Amino acid sequence: MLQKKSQVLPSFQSIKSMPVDFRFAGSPTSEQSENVNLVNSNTACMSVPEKNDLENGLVEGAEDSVGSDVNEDSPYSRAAILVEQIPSVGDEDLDTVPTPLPLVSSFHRERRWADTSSYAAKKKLQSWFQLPNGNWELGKILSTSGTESVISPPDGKVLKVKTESLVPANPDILDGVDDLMQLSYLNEPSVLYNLQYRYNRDMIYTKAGPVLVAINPFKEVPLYGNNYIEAYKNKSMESPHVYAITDTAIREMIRDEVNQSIIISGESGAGKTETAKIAMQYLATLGGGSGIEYEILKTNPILEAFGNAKTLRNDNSSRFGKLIEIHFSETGKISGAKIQTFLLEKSRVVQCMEGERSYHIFYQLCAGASPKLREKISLKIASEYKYLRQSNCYTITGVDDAERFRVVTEALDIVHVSKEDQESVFAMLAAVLWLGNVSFSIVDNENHVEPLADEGLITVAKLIGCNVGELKLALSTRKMRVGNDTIVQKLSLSQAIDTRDALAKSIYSCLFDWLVEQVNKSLAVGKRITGRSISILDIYGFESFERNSFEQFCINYANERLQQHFNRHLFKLEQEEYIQDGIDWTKVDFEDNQDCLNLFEKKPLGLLSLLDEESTFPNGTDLTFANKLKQHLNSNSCFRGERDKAFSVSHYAGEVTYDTTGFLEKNRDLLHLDSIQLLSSCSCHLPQIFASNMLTQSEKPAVGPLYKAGGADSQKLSVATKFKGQLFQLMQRLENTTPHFIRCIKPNNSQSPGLYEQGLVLQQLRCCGVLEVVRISRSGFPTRMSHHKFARRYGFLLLESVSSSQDPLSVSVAILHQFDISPEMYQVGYTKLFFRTGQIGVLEDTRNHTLHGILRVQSCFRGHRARAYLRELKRGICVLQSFVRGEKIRKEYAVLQQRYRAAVVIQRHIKSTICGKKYKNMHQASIILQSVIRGWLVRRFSGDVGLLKSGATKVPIQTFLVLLCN
Ligand SMILES: Nc1ncnc2c1ncn2[C@@H]1O[C@H](COP(=O)(O)OP(=O)(O)OP(=O)(O)O)[C@@H](O)[C@H]1O
Repeated sequence: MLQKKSQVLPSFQSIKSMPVDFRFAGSPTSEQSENVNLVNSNTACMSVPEKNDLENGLVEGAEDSVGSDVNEDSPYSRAAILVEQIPSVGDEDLDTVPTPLPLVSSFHRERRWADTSSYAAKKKLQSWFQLPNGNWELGKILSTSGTESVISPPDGKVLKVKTESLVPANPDILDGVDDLMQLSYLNEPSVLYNLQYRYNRDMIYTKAGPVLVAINPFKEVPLYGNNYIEAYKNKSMESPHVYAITDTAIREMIRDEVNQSIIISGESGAGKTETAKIAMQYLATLGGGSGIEYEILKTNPILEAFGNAKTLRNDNSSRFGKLIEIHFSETGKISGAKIQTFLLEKSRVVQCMEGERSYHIFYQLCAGASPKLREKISLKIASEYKYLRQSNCYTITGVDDAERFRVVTEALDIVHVSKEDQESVFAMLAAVLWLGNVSFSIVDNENHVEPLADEGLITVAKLIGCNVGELKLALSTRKMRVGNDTIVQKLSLSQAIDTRDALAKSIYSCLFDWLVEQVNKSLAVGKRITGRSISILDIYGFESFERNSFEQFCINYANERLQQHFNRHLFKLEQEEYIQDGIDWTKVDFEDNQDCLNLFEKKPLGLLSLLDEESTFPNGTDLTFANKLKQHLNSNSCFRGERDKAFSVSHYAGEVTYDTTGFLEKNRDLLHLDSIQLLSSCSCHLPQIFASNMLTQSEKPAVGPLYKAGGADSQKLSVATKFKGQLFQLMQRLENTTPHFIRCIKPNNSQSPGLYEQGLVLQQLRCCGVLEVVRISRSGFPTRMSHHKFARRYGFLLLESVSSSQDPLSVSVAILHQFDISPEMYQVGYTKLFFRTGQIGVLEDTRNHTLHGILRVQSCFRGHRARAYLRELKRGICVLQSFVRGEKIRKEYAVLQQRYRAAVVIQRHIKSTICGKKYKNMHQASIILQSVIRGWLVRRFSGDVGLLKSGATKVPIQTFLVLLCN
């Protein structure tokens, strides 16, 4: 059973009182609930322990400090927190008090939820009481006498319970509130009931102060799609949603010019990956346009196929951590993205539990490959491969692997992985599967083995492009350097199987890394990084199984780091800021996990350092490692040595027992140099790339006796060290962003819709500190802004003009007065103003309305000015055009005039020539006529009558007529 660890003492430096509606609510201890007994005639009695710790949770005096000692070797070491560690008290109680629900001690619950139940009893309010199975039930108090009350649950029974074990319930009007902060009584049953009330109505999202709680519906809920996106974008819908959180992230990125992060956490199967996809969908819709968003969305099916698998807890469990950083241009459009992955669970490739599956892509390939591809990569059905056969599970209900394969290949096309590369990828997958079928036979008396040259071995050699003999040698021998000589050692069966499996795991993990690299290249092509980004972190949740191995060790360590990030942002940094700015505040206690982190990270005696040290010793074994831990860490309150090779760690989410079997081997993750050389000698390009990547990694410093002994192995950083480095980098990246937290909750373990298991939900709420966040948000001042920024942002709203010489503080105070913000709702610090939840919203709304008004006026004025200018311009253009046209016409007119004159001259000449000719003819004719007439006259009057009679006159008369006509 998991139990809570140390708690920082609640301490108060309260100058102001808590908000009027703030009450601590107490839960009864486990013993109380166990003692609920039905008595005859429908009456029950309930006994409670004598000790009442309720008061412990109420106001106490406190020191200024809020934090804990900070590990030098910490991602935050630059911003070391100079506060004292307050010793935890009550740890003894933690270990001794039995609990009906996992992961909790009554001590903690009492401290956290110390509501005064006597008030509820006196007023005969509805109250919660706990049933023997740990569930809470609502009942009406019928009567109270002394320390006992009679209560009636809805089923009509009558129960007698200890008055102090009752927990006040909220009035009906508060059923299903959007934000847990609105609850009058903030106690566990009320929170559980509120979440369940909403969950039953498909309202799976609820705010818990600044954190979004998402309960997995395990069914389609009508909350997504373009209409919803549009509604959240336009702010016409405000109920809690992933869209709303993502929208806030976008707005804050643009407004504050600060990168944002959306940190999604929760147990396996709680819905982290789905939530990340929903957030990405919103970002893609709002920031889309360039087409890159489509590529980003298409990375999901690829990563899921290669990095997700069916586990007992989740049919689509991510077996790696993922940070996707989406870059934005200045205009708020997506300009590119980068994916970083963490710690892929390699062991799943060669081994998985009954009922689980290996990575989806293997089954998808076997089910969906075309006959041509099958032939090319010698593919058979899934059940033919030992690696897939061992868990006896090939299909997932409701999932069509062949169809998924089609979707994956389509997505690979979209992210620009060429068809040839895709074929190489599939060949590598087939090679991994065939490697599992390679079997060995004993070849000598010393039980040395050699692989059988059967279909498996030959196909692997063909697929990776190497010689069968070389492959055989790499799987059955190991070269050792002794001084300057190299000796060849033959392998036993178990060594050979380990070598074969190590090769398969390495090929798969290199393939995964290579694919992520290709995807990143595609998402970054030609995209200028502007420096603004929103990162979405979807990382494996806290895991605690019956048998926990190295993978759980790393996963839980990562969660411990993330929890600290959560604590830092929602508790520590917040409270430190109050102290630094000298404001009145009410300190709220929270679970600090620094001790546990120290247990992991301290040098030289932390879990990771000791693991690395032992991994470098040639004679180190899992047992020597476990003994070393017990020897050095037994005094650590977060550590407990267990029998055999096991040890337990008290994580923030509870105690987990780890079995060290396989720790050293998994941490070393050695691939023999022979195998790397084999890959580099292959004719196919992918194995060559893998080998060169592995050799590059090996060049990183890793010193230790094992490596110095000439083991001829790849000398690389241990898995734990590499993972720690990745985590530190991640924390530093996240530290430079404004975080938005989404806590996913799994309502049941059977992945069934509509089933809400109170105990399971409560355990998760406690693990992730959601309820403390609500408390701190209610009692604290979550919104803050420097005086300078506040004055600059809202100063223009002041009705009276404030002289520019006035300092930002005076301007800020004037604004607060003008808007009549109640003094309880804010605090003025040395450098900043602190506001209670929702207060800044009023100012922000007024600012937005005013800005919209100003913009409207400005746009009207600008429109008016532009129109006037246009009119002026038009007039000018007309004048100019008339000048130009006039000039042009004048020029044309001059040409025409010249032509006209010329025509007149020509006409005159022609006409005069014609007339002259006519005149000349007439003149000649008239002379002839005259001469004829004159001749006739002369002849008539001179008496030549005879000539006249004989008709001699005919000729001259005719001539005369001809001349006349011409
Ligand atoms: N919002 C949702 N709407 C509908 N179904 C959901 C939703 N969130 C989760 N689910 C269902 O729950 C299943 C598990 O969710 P998911 O894979 O996101 O869990 P996880 O927290 O990422 O788990 P792991 O840590 O194992 O990867 C999904 O396959 C889906 O069926």
